[in-house]
Amino acid sequence: MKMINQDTICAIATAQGGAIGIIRVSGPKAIEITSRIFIPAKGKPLTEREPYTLTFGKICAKKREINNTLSRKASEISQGKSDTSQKEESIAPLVEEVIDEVLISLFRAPHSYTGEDSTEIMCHGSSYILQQVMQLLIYNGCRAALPGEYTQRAFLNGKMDLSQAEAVADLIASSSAATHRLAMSQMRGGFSKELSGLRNQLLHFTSLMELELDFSDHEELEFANRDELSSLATHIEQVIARLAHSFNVGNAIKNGIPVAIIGETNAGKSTLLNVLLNEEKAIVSDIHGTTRDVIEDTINLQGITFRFIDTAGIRQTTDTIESLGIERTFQKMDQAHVILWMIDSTEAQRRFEELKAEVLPHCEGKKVIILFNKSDLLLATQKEELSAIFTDMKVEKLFISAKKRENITILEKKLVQAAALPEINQNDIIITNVRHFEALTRALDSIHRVQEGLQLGLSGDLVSEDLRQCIYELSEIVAEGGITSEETLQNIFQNFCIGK
Ligand SMILES: Nc1nc2c(c(=O)[nH]1)N(C=O)[C@@H](CNc1ccc(C(=O)N[C@@H](CCC(=O)O)C(=O)O)cc1)CN2
Ligand SMILES: Nc1nc2c(ncn2[C@@H]2O[C@H](COP(=O)(O)OP(=O)(O)OP(=O)(O)O)[C@@H](O)[C@H]2O)c(=O)[nH]1
Repeated sequence: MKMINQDTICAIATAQGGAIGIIRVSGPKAIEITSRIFIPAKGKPLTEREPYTLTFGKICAKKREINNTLSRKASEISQGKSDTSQKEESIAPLVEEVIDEVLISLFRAPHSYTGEDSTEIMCHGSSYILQQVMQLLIYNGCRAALPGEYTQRAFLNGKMDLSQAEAVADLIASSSAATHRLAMSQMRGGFSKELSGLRNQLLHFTSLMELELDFSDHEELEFANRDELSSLATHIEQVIARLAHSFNVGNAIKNGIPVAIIGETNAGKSTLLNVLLNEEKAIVSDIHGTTRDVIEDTINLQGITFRFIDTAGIRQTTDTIESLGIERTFQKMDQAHVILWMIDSTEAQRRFEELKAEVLPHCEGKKVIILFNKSDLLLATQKEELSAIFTDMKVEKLFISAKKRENITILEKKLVQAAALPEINQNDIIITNVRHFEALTRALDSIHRVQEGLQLGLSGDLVSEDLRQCIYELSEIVAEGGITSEETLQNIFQNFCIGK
């Protein structure tokens, strides 16, 4: 364990603006340091209290003493003659100032979120008060926590594995029922259990194969039954493939179902995006080719997040920047699950066959909705004519007016239907994390090589190498307490908020 964990850390754990603010303190001296700045209303000092209790009292600063001492310390440090043995006794008189009346909760190691001694100071939510309490704690020996440091400690102290720690961040960020459910299930360890199960089975086999190596002068000796190993590898491959595949759904839930809005220039794509997002995000103009790059944003419809992608209008162009944009339009279409194909109703027949040839190849396997926009400019008979022309296109069609907000609610309903995300049950295990997806993809590669190796009758040491690789990849995901590289940990925890 690194020395850094010997520090006692503190942080404001609540957002600004609430009535109550909470400061979390964790580490070996958490209770002692908190006790130094706290006077209970009655009864024993904090240090003598039972865990899982709340104590009412006041946070006091010895005001003048601290100000003097702090400025003296600061000037000493700047002059390079800081002497910590010199105590505040030399400064007088002591004036006690009540910073706030608070409640303090107490946890004793290992029974806390971090697994360390911890306290939580619940004060009034003024940022001045919170800052004063933080200063007092730091003056008395705490260090301000880094982002994610509490959860990192929980991980290092074996309270959770890495995938659970990552789920904590997802849980805090969750903004819909679906993202919440996924994060919750991951935090509660369903995913970890499944992976650890697989990993243990693989470990069992590698150890048998490695045992064979110890007896390599007896060539015929096989502790690890090849048929059993082969069927285990097949099973594991299926499980890993299923998990990796679930990323498709998981990613759509977490980051939004990608919906590309495509069509010719000036069809009204940006207008529609603004209407759907209820804001002026994309530039609307009657100049063709206004949207040259791709704009993305998300909305929540009936608990489903959609990620809208406004694309550059498709047309023949000699402008290099614009043709790059159009190329990206096709790329974005390929990533999308749903395609909203916008057609300017007043010009629908113009160039349509050409467009079809360009667009249709990118629509395969996707939900496509054709939107006849600017329908406010059409007569009823013209609508009928249009519908007739497009009858051979076996996709959903809808007349809308983006500008007049006509039929937008129906479009939203159609989007929800098109989302067609599978119902997620409590016990379903779905990957939402790119890091996990990548590790699983690599694990899948190595388990393929194991199967190949077995089929080719390769020697135990070669097969065992690929088995080890697969185990390593699975371990990277759950990574119980400390076997993960410093870099991976840094990447994960630095994205947390402070106080978590
Ligand atoms: N005030 C407050 N609210 C909070 C947290 C917190 O730390 N403080 N949490 C944190 O982010 C979450 C709750 N998480 C927690 C997880 C474990 C323990 C804990 O004391 N665990 C002990 C006892 C378990 C038991 O009794 O079964 C343990 O693990 O040994 C506390 C909080 C959400 N709400
Ligand atoms: N009458 C009418 N005009 C519309 C409607 N929707 C969009 N427009 C107008 O059509 C013009 C083009 O709209 P945009 O949203 O910029 O079109 P776009 O498809 O994003 O165009 P590019 O950026 O060139 O690809 C603007 O003048 C809009 O006001 C509609 O439903 N009815």
